[in-house]
Amino acid sequence: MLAEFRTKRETERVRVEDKYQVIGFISSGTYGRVYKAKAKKTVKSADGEEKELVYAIKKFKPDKEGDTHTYTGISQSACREISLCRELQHQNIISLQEVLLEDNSIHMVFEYAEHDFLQIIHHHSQQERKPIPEFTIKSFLWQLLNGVAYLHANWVLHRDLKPANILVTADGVVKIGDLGLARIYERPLQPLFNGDKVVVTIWYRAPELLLGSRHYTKAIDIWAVGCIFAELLTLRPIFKGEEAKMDNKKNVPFQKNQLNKIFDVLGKPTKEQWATIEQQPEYPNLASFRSSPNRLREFYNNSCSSNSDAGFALLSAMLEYDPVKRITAEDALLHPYFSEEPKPSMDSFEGQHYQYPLRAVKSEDNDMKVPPTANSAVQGQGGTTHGGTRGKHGHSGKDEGRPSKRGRV
Ligand SMILES: Nc1ncnc2c1ncn2[C@@H]1O[C@H](COP(=O)(O)OP(=O)(O)OP(=O)(O)O)[C@@H](O)[C@H]1O
Repeated sequence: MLAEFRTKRETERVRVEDKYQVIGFISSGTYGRVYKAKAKKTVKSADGEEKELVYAIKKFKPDKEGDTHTYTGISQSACREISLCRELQHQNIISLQEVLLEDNSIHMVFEYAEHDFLQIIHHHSQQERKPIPEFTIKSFLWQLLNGVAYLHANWVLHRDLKPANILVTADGVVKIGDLGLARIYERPLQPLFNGDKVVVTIWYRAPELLLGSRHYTKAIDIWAVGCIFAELLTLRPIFKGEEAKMDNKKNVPFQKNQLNKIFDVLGKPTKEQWATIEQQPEYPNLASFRSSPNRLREFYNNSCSSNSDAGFALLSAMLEYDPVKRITAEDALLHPYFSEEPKPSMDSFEGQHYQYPLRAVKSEDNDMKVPPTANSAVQGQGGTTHGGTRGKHGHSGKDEGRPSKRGRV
């Protein structure tokens, strides 16, 4: 009876292949594999032309128990990402089209984004060897803040903002992606640390987290946005530290190297700058650091992308040591930098001639059912690449040498 019921339910359920044709494999992340796919049904555009709709399908890995894959239910990360993405609707947050369950795996179908900040930074540093135009940087930053302001207004913290997670459509619209680590928080601030690990990829991790703070606040996301702004300006991570790894006893290590990188640019923080610094759990460790001057202005002046004083003021406000004094996303959107020419736009590529490379897609790896092999997990190497409208050649999109949240302590 039950078997009959199941069979009927399963035949009624819409399968991924009924609606989508997989074009190829994009990337494997912490939680699964991402594929490019097109909808089997086309739509008619305003001028009556048939239009193909393209999506990114994230297939979550089944949970692993020992050496065998077993279905142990929906992972916490998938659950969080699904529930948040279903609720959140904003032009600067990647939109979730639908969720399908097939072969005991969750498939999240997202709108497709052709680029991301990391890929664009690589293109300018390696191919063009020219800074990103100020108009594009300003439009990227404004839209990123617009998305973050929306998340924060809805009591959601992203907790892993970094260039690879900030997607951009072929039309130049910024879409914050990867909400797998995002959390809803409540007021008054709850310590989200309990049973949870320290998050945020180390180069973008706020000083209060590095000094042992256990309270996640909106200010942590803003620090990361400040680091991303600096990276867009100079095409290099501003605080490129090395993460100290956890020892065998799982003691959380002190991140001396990362703090050193921050102090090299911003100077060692003082009590005048950060009133409650002495209350930070790792404060005693600061005694071993020498006092140093703030060199952010020099850093900014050398960036070549912008010579706007307002731009410098906004960067300083986002990289404020004291999280209480750090600018909010809402206030940052109203900052004079954005009312100065060039003004930001929702098409960050408007009027520019750059042809950014298209996201690399391995077309021979288009079977979602085949379990990943060591080879197929390598992203963007070899394989035919497919393109969209703006770019000219494929890009690996690889996060080479960059720390990931997997390395979090
Ligand atoms: N909507 C999308 N459009 C195009 N590509 C996407 C999209 N979403 C994700 N990708 C690609 O897939 C990669 C992995 O996606 P995502 O970051 O969501 O997964 P993850 O498992 O959390 O990975 P990671 O641990 O690297 O952050 C992204 O870096 C990007 O290259």
